[in-house]
Amino acid sequence: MRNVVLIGMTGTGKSTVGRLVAEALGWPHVDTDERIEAVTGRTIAELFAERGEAGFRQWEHEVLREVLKGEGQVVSTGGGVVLRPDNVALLRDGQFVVALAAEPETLVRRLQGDASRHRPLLAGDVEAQIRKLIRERRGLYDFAHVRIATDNRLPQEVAAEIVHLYRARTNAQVTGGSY
Ligand SMILES: Nc1ncnc2c1ncn2[C@@H]1O[C@H](COP(=O)(O)OP(=O)(O)OP(=O)(O)O)[C@@H](O)[C@H]1O
Ligand SMILES: O=C(O)C1=C[C@@H](O)[C@@H](O)[C@H](O)C1
Ligand SMILES: [Mg+2]
Repeated sequence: MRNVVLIGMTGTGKSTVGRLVAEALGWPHVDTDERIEAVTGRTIAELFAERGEAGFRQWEHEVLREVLKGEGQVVSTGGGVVLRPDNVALLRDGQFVVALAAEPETLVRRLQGDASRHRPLLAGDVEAQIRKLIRERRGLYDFAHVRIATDNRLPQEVAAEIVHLYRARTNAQVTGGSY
């Protein structure tokens, strides 16, 4: 359990909630999308335009691998990180993985009008793109240790639940309990 890692569909709140979890634990927060932009000097939309989705996914893999070498961090991933089996293998190796979830309607409401710089996959008809991504990614987030539905919940509430679950799990390991 070296790091707390948030996975989930785009718009489930990984970046927003991850920052709050990090504050609560007193740990650094790493957002892999932001790290990719810092390392490449490009926005995600520029990377997609210049290198295609495959080029972006390669950067995502390399950044994830580097970040997960560290410990005591809260890591917010990009929504598509689970598409590559080698990423899933890294995530399954000693990380506390939390999947955030939300109904399609919630994602559409949150992301409507916010597709440009950070989420080129949602360009055009946001609702249609979200529904397509949900279909393509069905089951891919299921390996997480816990799944938290975020509909009608404040980011602060979701973050508090993650902190509680993480502490319960690590305490159980220390005391030998089976949680
Ligand atoms: N629990 C919540 N309730 C209401 N709005 C939320 C909640 N969590 C996040 N949001 C809002 O939804 C939008 C998307 O959140 P965020 O950027 O954290 O998602 P993400 O999971 O990191 O997405 P991506 O995978 O694309 O990086 C933001 O505008 C954020 O303020
Ligand atoms: O769901 C996705 O595939 C993505 C989500 C974002 O976090 C970014 O990582 C990028 O826009 C791709
Ligand atoms: Mg994010």
